[in-house]
Amino acid sequence: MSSANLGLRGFLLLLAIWLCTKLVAYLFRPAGVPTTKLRGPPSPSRILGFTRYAMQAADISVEYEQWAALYGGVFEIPLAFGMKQVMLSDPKALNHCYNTERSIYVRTESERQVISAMFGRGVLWAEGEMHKRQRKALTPAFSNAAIRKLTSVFYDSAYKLKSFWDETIESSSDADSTVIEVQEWMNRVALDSIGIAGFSHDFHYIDGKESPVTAAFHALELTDTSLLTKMIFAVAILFPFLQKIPTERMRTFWRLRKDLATIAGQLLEHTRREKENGIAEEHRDKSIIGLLIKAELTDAELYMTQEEVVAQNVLLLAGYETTSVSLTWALVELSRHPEMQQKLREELTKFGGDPTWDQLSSTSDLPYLDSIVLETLRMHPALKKTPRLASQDDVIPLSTPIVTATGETVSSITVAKGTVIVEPIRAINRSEAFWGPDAKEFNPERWFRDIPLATRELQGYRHLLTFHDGPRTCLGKGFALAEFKAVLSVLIRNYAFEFPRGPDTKIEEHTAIIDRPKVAGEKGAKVPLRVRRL
Ligand code: HEM
Repeated sequence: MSSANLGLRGFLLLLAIWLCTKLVAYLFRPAGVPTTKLRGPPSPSRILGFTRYAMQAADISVEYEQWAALYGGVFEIPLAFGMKQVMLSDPKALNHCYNTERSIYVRTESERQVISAMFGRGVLWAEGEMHKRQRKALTPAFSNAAIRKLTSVFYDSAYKLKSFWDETIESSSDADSTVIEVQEWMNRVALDSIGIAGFSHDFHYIDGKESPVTAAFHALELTDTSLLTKMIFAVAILFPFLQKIPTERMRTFWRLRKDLATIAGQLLEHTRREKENGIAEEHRDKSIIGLLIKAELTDAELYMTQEEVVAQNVLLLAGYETTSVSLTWALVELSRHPEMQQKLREELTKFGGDPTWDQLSSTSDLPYLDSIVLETLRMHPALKKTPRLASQDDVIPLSTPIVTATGETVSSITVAKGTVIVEPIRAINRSEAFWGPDAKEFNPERWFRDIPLATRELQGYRHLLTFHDGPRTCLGKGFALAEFKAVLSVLIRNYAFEFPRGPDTKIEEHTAIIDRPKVAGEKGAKVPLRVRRL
């Protein structure tokens, strides 16, 4: 084919895309009140806006922070095909949006489609009254009393890991240390813990047993997400059918869903049989799902269909990925900062023994452990941002007035139904405006200083947005904190961690289900550390 022909075809293709862009922008134009015209960075591409750029940027959170400094706590970003996102970092605006999540701000349809395709219609998917009912039914299983009982599960997993590590170290040539890929082991601890605590299902992953579920998680963590897959996710908000494209990643997700649903279904059967066979209360299943079924059988208001209970298999993923990543980041930071690792070890050794749930939860019994955990959650939130869709027109109040694109100074903005708002968790957690000039440094000492005034305006857990906030705040927050602290305390008391090539080893991020740390140059999400037995 001649180059003139190719040129003509290319031009026609671009023209078709541009016309589609205009048509989509017209079809999806907001109805009712217009969204306040906001300032924001100029688009790097007429068709793709910032969509592609954001995917390729090393850390878009840094730019979000710079744009917030330039345009204020609310600004807008142009995306592909004329879409826009309103970025929020103004505390009053954030609090307003969090707190109205059941009535105004909902998950985007594309996100819900992914969730329902992967897990079914559980609490992560549900909206409005259905969300309220499912959440109410699940809440008792996450109460302080319930988590107190589950703490032994976390210690059991940690000590099981310890016996494997001790064996590996003993058989190594060095006899007191060896290099261990710790992320894989944090996965094992987190999956076995949520398996037992949540579903009475022991994956025996710490023992090295592979199952279809672990194979699926593994596949997702090893394969690098292609730009095409990331783009499909990004523009699926306009073209939801794109999510049905059977990419390698989607096929793995579908397999995972089938396997998780089978496990949840088997457990459901087992628990119902226990009830029918009159097994005494104290011997019945105490897992999260077990308690859920018990609540359902005693309180008609909390009734869930079989499909809904099975869909709570989402807890397995929510509980596994996030906690495992957070634990790995803590080990990365403590290897980068040997003096902090030593200080933490001294606190734990002086304390002696395994802290109880009450001691883990208090801020005064093990203050340095608390500060290391908080600082890890601040610097490395498992979810970097949460987008929401305005399901109706709204007015968002602001703590600090902004100047709009038309030059007006306003202390609230109007948002049209259909507008996507985004809470950039990582950018806010690391923002100098909130956390001071050392915001980008891992500095646990900050938790012993007074929290800056601006930061105090942020709600969330200890002013961190890592667990989100409002009626959709992380349900497993208490579970995650207890597990994080229990496992870290066992590891740091018993081992010293360091990077084989020194504390300045470069760390990158690997996109899996959520982003994970990896040592630069490794294939997949791998963090090999030298582990020395103490
Ligand atoms: C460090 C660990 C964890 C972090 C950082 C974390 C973070 C989050 C965040 C940011 C959300 C809100 C997501 C959104 O609405 O888009 C969320 C929701 C949720 N998390 Fe966690 N999570 C963690 C651990 C856990 C654990 C261990 C469990 C369960 C055992 C869990 C269960 C849930 C559930 C069920 C929801 C959905 C709540 C709802 O929509 O009402 N999470 N989590």
